[in-house]
Amino acid sequence: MDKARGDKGGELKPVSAALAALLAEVEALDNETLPLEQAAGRVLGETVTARLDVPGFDNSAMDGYALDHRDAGGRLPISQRIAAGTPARPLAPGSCARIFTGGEIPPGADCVVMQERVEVEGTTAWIPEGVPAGDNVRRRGRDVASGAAVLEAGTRLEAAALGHLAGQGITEVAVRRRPRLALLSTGDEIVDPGRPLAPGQLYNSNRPMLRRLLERFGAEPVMMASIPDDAAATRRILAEAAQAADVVVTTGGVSVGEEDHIKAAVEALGRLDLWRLAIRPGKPLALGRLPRAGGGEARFVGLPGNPVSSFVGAWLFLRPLVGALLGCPALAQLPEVPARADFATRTGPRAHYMRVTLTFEAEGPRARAFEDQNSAVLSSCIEADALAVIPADSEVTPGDPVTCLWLGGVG
Ligand SMILES: Nc1nc2c(c(=O)[nH]1)N[C@H]1C(S)=C(S)[C@@H](COP(=O)(O)OP(=O)(O)OC[C@H]3O[C@@H](n4cnc5c(N)ncnc54)[C@H](O)[C@@H]3O)O[C@H]1N2
Ligand code: MOO
Repeated sequence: MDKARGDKGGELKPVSAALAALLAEVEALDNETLPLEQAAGRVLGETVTARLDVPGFDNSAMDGYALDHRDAGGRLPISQRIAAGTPARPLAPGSCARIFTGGEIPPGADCVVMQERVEVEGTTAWIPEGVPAGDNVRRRGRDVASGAAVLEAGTRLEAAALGHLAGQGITEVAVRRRPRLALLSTGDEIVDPGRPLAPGQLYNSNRPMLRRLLERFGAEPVMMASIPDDAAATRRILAEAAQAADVVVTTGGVSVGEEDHIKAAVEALGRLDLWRLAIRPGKPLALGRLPRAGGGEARFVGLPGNPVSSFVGAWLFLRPLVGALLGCPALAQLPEVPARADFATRTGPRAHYMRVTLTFEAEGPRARAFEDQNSAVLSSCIEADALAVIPADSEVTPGDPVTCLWLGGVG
C-alpha cells in the first residue's frame, strides 16, 4: 500500500515514506572509548581484528588420555600428566599422556580418549581400538583465527560478544556515543506520579514507558520535561531540547485540536518533514528537524498522546532512528515472523498494527490478539511480543496468514 485515502487533513503517508524522511541524512554518531566492563549493551564503533588465535593451542575437550591414534587398541604406558595451564612435553613414542580438559595436546599425540572408556592399571592405560585422529581435540584457532574480524562495527555488545572481546585480551573498546534523548510530554491534563490528581487529570504513563523503550534501543535520556499547552512555551522548550539532544521526542499535541501546538512550533523553529500516517494507532505522528544554535540539528519525532500510539510509534520509528545514529543495522528493521491469526478483524484506510502474543506451535507460530485494541488501552501492550501488521482495506479471519513484527529481539 503506497497511498491511503486521506480525510480532511490530506493524504495519509505510508510507513515507508515516513521511514525514508526520518532516516534521510542521518549519520552514525562519533565513537567513545570505554573499559570493556562498561560496554555491555553498547554498539561497537569499529571492527575488531583478532590478534590471538582462540584457542591459542590444540587442547583436550575431555578429561582422559592423549595418544597417537595409531597406538589405540592396546595397553600403553602413561608417560606424562598434563593439567590445564601447564605446558606439555613431546609424547614419548608408543605411550599416552594423562590429560585434563583444556590441557595442551602434546606434540606426537593427535587424539584424546575420555577416561570413562579407559582402564588404568598402575602406570599403564588400556585404550580401546578405533579412535579416530582429531577425536576430542579442540584445534588452535577453531573459534577465532588471528587476523580475522572478531566482531564487525555496528555489533551490539551483548553477552557472547563481550566474552569474545575479552577472549582477545581486550580491556578497552570503541563504542558509539549513545544518542541523547529529550523526552517531552504535552497536555495540561497530564500529571507526574507522586502528585495528587484533580478531576479530568491523569498520570503520565508515556514517559516511563518511552524512557524504557528508548534506553533499550540504546539512547541516553538527557532531558525530561513537560510542555504546557501554550504556543510560546512549546517553542521555548523545544528549542532548549534541540540544544541538548540528538533526538527530541514529544508525546501528544500533534492532532488537530486548538491545544495542539507541537507542529506549529516545529515549523517555526525548523521544519516539519511529514505528518499523518496511514497507520492505526499513530495517525497524527509528526517528523521533523530542529536546528541547533551553532550548527547541526536534532531529529524531531512527535508521537501521538494515546499511550498505545506512542508505544507503536516508538517501535516503528524511534528504534530505527536510534539504530541509524548508532550505526547498528540490527535495529533498522523489526524481524518479521509469519504467523496464523487467532482472531478476526477488518481494516479501513489505515494499516492496523495489532498487539499480539505469539505462541510457537507444531504447525507454526500463532498470533493471539489482545481483545481491546483501542489506542488508549495500554494493557494491550503489556504481554505483546509482536505487532501483527494488517494491511489497509483488508479482512482477516482466524487461520489466515499474518505478518508479525517481533518485539523480542535486539533492543
Ligand atoms: N478531530 C480529530 N480528533 C482526533 C484525531 C483526528 O484525526 N481528528 N485523531 C485522533 C487520533 S488517531 C489520535 S492518536 C489522537 C492523538 O492526539 P494528540 O497526539 O494530539 O494527543 P493528545 O490529544 O494530546 O492526547 C491524546 C490522548 O492521550 C492522552 N495522553 C497524552 N499524553 C499522555 C501521557 N503522557 N500519558 C498518558 N496519557 C497521555 C491524553 O490525555 C488523551 O486522552 O487524537 C485523536 N483525535
Ligand atoms: O491513530 Mo490514533 O493512534 O488511532 O488513536
